[in-house]
Amino acid sequence: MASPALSIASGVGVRPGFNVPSCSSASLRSSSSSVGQARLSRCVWESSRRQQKRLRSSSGRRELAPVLASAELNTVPLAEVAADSPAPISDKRLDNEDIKEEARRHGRSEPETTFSAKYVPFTPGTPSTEEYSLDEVIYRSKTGALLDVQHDMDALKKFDANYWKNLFDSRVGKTTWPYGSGVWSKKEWVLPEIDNDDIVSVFEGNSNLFWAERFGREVVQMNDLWVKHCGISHTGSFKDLGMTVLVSQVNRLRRLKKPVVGVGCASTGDTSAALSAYCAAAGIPAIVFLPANKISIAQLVQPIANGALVLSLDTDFDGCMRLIREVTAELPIYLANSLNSLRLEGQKTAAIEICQQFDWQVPDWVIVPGGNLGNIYAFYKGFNMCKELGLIDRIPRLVCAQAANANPLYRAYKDGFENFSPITASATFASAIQIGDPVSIDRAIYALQRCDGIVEEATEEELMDAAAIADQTGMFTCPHTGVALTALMKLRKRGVIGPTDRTVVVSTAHGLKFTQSKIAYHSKELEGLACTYANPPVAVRDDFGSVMDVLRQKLSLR
Ligand SMILES: Cc1ncc(COP(=O)(O)O)c(C=O)c1O
Ligand SMILES: N[C@@H](CCOP(=O)(O)O)C(=O)O
Repeated sequence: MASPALSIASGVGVRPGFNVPSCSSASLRSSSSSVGQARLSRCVWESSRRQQKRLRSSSGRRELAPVLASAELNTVPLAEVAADSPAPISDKRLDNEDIKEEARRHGRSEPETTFSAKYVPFTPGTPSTEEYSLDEVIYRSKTGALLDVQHDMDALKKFDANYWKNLFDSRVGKTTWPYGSGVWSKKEWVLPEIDNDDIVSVFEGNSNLFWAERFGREVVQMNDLWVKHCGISHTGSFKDLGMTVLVSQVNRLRRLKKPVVGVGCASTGDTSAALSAYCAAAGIPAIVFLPANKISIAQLVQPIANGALVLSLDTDFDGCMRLIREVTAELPIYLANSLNSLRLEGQKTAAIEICQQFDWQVPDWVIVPGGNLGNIYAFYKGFNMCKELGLIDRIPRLVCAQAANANPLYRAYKDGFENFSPITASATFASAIQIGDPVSIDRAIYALQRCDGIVEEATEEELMDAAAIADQTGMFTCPHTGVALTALMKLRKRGVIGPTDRTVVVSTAHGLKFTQSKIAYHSKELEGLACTYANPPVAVRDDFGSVMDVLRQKLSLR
């Protein structure tokens, strides 16, 4: 098999002249539909705040905004809202005013902050009194355990489930700073204490959750299959969700004059792209450690274009990770990998968003491709927070899908999670999850054990075929999504996932980041792979007869 490792110099996998768009003989019906993005009127948030205020003054307790049904909230005319309404304000942005200033003037961007969060050691079952402010630069506990961001759940519980649902729903589809972001629309659950002015956001999140009708019906015989497309995002992967949180906190630390000269990460291509973009947006130096020739060209060019300092290292991701940890222990460079639990606070909003998009109904299964294993824990955390705060009544079963060439979690799962041994991951077309020593192994095992989760694996042939099949139903999937789809196909075949189970496959990156391997697949250039679903372009002579011959043959016309 040709190595999936792609080198900018050699252009491996790129066939010159392969530039004719492929076409399918069948015309495909669009199979996507967006769901559940309720749009409430502009006055919802403002009126619910006023109602809270009234309630507080009458009962003395800051409790439980009288949550009206969305329809009722929708109909509260501004003129009829409380007598304590401020003087009318212009809805239009004033000359020389930016959207942060506009949000401040409207006075509705900042709920009164009674919420807080701190770092605690991630040591489930072993209580600890150790805790740290989020303004400290710290990644591990005294004993070397990972950290977790712990929210003041008692404060959040003072507001009932309907309050949170209505608040989150009211922010979807707006541009009010910073709530136009799918991450910051959940600010109270993410980084409640950060000043809105410190937030670095490109209004990430709110990614589409679409019904994979044809793949569901024809490939896995399911009628309720959905794809959460976290790869339709600013830098083309789910990493934007976590990076907006991390870089915002760095922005705050620098404003507080903490010694942070830049932000660094090791990466298989997506973390580096997100870090570079958010740092560039904020004017903060970014330093990225990349394993040479092991990421796609599209991923490599992203930090280069965003002006990051790119170090191409002659090692694999795990080697880059070891180095960045050593470097960030020596230099005032802030660590941006998911070892840093701030990242997971942003990533968990994808789980909250899924519940929201299903009008707070819980799917039965959520399938997530796993590498460094922060994301599987982030999904668990998001669902669990919704459950603890009463927005949902159960959490879905999670499936973590790994490439067979990089499957340390799968091996541990097969061993009943009794033992975990890091491995040296082999090359895989799912290059962003070519990780043998995942940082968040403890978090992942905890999450999977708590939700009766499953781990599956996909061979190179399986993941590339699954991606190709999905593409032929109208998607354009990355290989990691191919890994998740393979897990789905296997679990359906074994009858673990039922035909009517509501299932969400998380697509973690945009397929356009991985065109080299797709081109090689459709050219049947992958040694050792049958490339069963290849659809190469047909070279045809420039004359009417030749064109007609091909069409007759391919379309089975006489
Ligand atoms: C596209 C893509 N999918 C999946 C993953 C796996 O996420 P995690 O490392 O959080 O397990 C990564 C990164 O590792 C990725 O870049
Ligand atoms: N796929 C990741 C690997 C690093 O994961 P992280 O979530 O710990 O940053 C990447 O794109 O770099």
